[in-house]
Amino acid sequence: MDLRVNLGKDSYNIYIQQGLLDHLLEYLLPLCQGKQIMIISDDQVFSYYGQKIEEQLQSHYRVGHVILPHGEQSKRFDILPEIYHQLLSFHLTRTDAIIALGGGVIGDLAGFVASTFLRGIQLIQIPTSLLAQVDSSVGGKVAVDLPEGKNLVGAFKHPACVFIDPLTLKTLDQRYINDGMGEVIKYGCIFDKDLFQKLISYQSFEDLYQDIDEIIYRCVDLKRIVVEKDLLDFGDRLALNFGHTLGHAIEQYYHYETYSHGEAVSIGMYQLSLISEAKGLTQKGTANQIKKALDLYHLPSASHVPTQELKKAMALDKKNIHQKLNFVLLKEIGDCFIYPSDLSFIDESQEV
Ligand SMILES: NC(=O)c1ccc[n+]([C@@H]2O[C@H](COP(=O)([O-])OP(=O)(O)OC[C@H]3O[C@@H](n4cnc5c(N)ncnc54)[C@H](O)[C@@H]3O)[C@@H](O)[C@H]2O)c1
Ligand SMILES: O=C(O)C(=O)C[C@@H](O)[C@H](O)[C@H](O)COP(=O)(O)O
Ligand SMILES: [Zn+2]
Repeated sequence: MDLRVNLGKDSYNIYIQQGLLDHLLEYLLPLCQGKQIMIISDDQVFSYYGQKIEEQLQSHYRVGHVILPHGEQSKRFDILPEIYHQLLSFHLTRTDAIIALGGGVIGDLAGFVASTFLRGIQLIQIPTSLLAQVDSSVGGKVAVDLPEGKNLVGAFKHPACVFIDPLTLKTLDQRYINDGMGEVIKYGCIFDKDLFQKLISYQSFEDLYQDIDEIIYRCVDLKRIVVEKDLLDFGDRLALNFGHTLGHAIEQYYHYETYSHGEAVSIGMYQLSLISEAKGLTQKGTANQIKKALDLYHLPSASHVPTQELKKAMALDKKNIHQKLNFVLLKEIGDCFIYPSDLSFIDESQEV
C-alpha cells in the first residue's frame, strides 16, 4: 500500500508493507545519491533492527550510527551538541543522508538534526512504533522539548521517503501499542466516525492486528489530506492537535517521565470533551464514548493534576496566538472544530 504526500518539490512517498525492512536497499538506491548514511536510533530499536538494516546498506554506502537511550528524555534540546559532534566525527556531508530508525522520539529528534545539521541534509523516516507509523513519521513536524514545554524548538523537515513495516510492531511493548492507539482514537474522533466504531468493536488485540495495515493506511491518509491543505498548521491541520493542549502540559508537568505522549493525549481528549460538553459545545455522551475507547486500550482518562498547575505550559502552546488558544473540540465523534478562547475556557478549580 503506497501513498504520496503532494507538496510540490517536497513531495514524498510512504510505503506500508509487511517485511519492507528486508528489502530497503532497492528503494533507497535511487533516493540516496550520496556515499554515506548515518542511522539515528535508540538502544532498544537498534538492538532489534539495526544490524539487518546496516548489513543491507553497507553493500553501497559507508554507514554509521548514533544510538541514544530510549524514551522521551532523549528528545531534549541539550542532547543536540553531542549528536552534531558524532555526525562531524563521521564526516557526514550535505549530500549524505540521515535515517531515523525508531519511534516518534527518534523521528522528531533525528528529523530536527537533519533539518539543522549543515543547514539541512536528506532525511529518511523508518518508524517502528505504532504511534510513529500512524502519525509522527508523516507531515514533517520535527522538534525537541524544552523544560518549559513540549516541542518548543522545531522545524518542518519533510522526509525523502517513509518506510512503514508493520511487522516491527511484533517486538513493540504492549504499553506502546496502547500509546499508539491513543493517536488512532484521535483520528477517529476528529475525522472518521466509522474508524472510531471499528476501534471499539474489536474483541481482542489479535482482531486489531488483522486490520493493522489498513488502520495505519487510514490514519496516514487522513493526515496526508490535512497536511496537503495546511502544511504550516494555521488552519485545518490544527485538528491533529485534539487532546494535545492538555496532553502536552501533562507530559511537561511530570517532566516527560510519567505519561507517554499517547497516554497524555488520551487524558487530554477525554477531559477537554467533558469540559466542552458541560459548556454545550459538544454533543452529550461524546466524552463517554471516548472513555469507552480509551478503557478498551488500557489508556488513562485522568491524571488528577490541578489545571492551574498546567496553565503555564498551556500558555506556551503553539496554537496560542495573541492570548487566544485555538482549542480543538468535537461537535460529535468524527466531527471537530476550532474554538478560539483564552485559558479561562478551562476552570482553575478543576482537576484533569
Ligand atoms: N512529529 C509529529 O507529528 C508527532 C506526532 C505524534 C507524536 N510525536 C512525538 O512522538 C513521540 C512519541 O513517540 P513514541 O510513542 O513512538 O515513543 P518512543 O519513540 O519513545 O517509542 C516508544 C518505546 O518503544 C520502543 N520501540 C519503538 N519501536 C519499537 C519496536 N519496533 N520494537 C521494540 N521497541 C520499540 C522505543 O525504544 C521506546 O522505548 C513524542 O515525543 C511525541 O511528541 C510527534
Ligand atoms: O502533525 C501535526 O500537526 C500534529 O499535531 C500531530 C500530533 O500528533 C503531534 O503530537 C505533534 O507533534 C504536535 O505538534 P505541536 O505543534 O503541538 O508540537
Ligand atoms: Zn500527538
